[in-house]
Amino acid sequence: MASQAKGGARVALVAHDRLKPAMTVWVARHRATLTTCEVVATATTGSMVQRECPDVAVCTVLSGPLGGDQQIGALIAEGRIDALIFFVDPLTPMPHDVDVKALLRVALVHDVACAFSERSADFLVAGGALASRRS
Ligand SMILES: O=C(CO)COP(=O)(O)O
Repeated sequence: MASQAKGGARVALVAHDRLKPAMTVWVARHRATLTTCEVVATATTGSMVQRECPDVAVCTVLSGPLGGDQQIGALIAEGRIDALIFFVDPLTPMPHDVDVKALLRVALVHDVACAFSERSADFLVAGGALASRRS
């Protein structure tokens, strides 16, 4: 994360399996913004994004079920993330549901700009949440 000096926000991308295709499409639509950002993602989400959008540099943490959601949460707690784009699947039970809830909770605790769906993520971009770091 810290190694890339870019002007845009520090953005975390996470998507549950059913929504990973939507995440890659979303990233492709917003690649002009995201190429200015420091992007971190859970492992599988990040590898799909990287494959479909190689111009968007992505650092990855572990896969969500293996602790990646907690790693993103720790980055948020340390003040190292400005925005969380998390495409949450509300229709599929998750073995790591407690980690998902913990990530959402810590994002709220630290008042990070959050979007949990494609349309709400569009609003974050339109509102400038990814244009710069929080002051
Ligand atoms: O499970 C996830 C979020 O809860 C996402 O993790 P992956 O991107 O590794 O699939």
